Amino acid sequence: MATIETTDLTKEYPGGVLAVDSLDLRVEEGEIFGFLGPNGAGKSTTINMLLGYVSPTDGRATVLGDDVREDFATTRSRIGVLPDGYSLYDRLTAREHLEWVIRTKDADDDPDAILEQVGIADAADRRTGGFSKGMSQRLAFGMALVGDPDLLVLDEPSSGLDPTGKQEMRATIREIAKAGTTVFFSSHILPEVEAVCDRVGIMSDGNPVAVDSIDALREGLDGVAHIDLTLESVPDDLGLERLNGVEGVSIDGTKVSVDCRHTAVKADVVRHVDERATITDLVSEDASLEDLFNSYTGETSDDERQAAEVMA
Ligand SMILES: Nc1ncnc2c1ncn2[C@@H]1O[C@H](COP(=O)(O)OP(=O)(O)OP(=O)(O)O)[C@@H](O)[C@H]1O
Repeated sequence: MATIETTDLTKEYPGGVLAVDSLDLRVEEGEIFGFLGPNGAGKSTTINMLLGYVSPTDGRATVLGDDVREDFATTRSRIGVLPDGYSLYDRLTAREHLEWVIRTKDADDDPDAILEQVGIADAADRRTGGFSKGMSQRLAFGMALVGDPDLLVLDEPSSGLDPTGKQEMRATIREIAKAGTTVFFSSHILPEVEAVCDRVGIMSDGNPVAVDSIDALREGLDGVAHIDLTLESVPDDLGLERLNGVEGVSIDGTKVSVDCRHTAVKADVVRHVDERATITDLVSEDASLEDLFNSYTGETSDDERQAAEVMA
């Protein structure tokens, strides 16, 4: 059984804003699923529908086997949520926050074990009013873990975390997913998504424009692989332009840069050049999740934006 399944899921807000338009999505048990899209793409609306907070205007969504339009309270108690922009109670300590969630969820977790798991055990008895952003985020993550949820919904989970905190959170997420919890991970920090997610769904203007593993999305896009070769000397007729799947070749001194239609073409390029010249160095680059995101949503990367500003 899929943990999340939506069919034609649609939300139109009063005033005619079509926030989510016929979303079909299936997220399997134990999967770490990245949910991406530019501002206003419909991610929060989708998440709120999956949590039963916003009612769909059309279509259907089931979470953990239950319809989100039915009585959803029991199902919701099996979901751990780390919302974007949550707030803590300044006067309560970290342990008191966890005790409160444990009581609310009727769970039997040990608050100290959770504090240990999220790396703030030494701040257990401190009021959260003095917490740094990263400490607050760790605590909010810990609160989402209470009750060993079957589904974990994380909205910008690494916000405010230092590199160690990010790595620790990633490791915890992988561990939890391995034990069977499904993780629905929404973030604008694409390298984080790339590092942890099995598959991603990309939304644009309320529409799902791509749903697949990152590798499969790479394979599906044209012109996404790049390889730089340094040669002892470049032969007059290298002939790379004639190779199937090569989209562009530029030569600068002894460096040959090749744009390929897809990843597999890079091996052909290396074989072709190796038969005609001596390769002294090689740098291979696949499209990052950011490149894929930009292709699917029509967004411009920071680098491209800067280049355009310089040209203007
Ligand atoms: N309560 C609401 N009433 C009317 N329109 C809304 C409401 N909430 C969201 N919208 C609109 O629905 C669209 C999708 O918004 P949503 O918040 O779901 O996007 P998002 O992908 O989560 O964006 P962000 O990345 O900026 O958080 C936007 O056009 C937004 O203005």
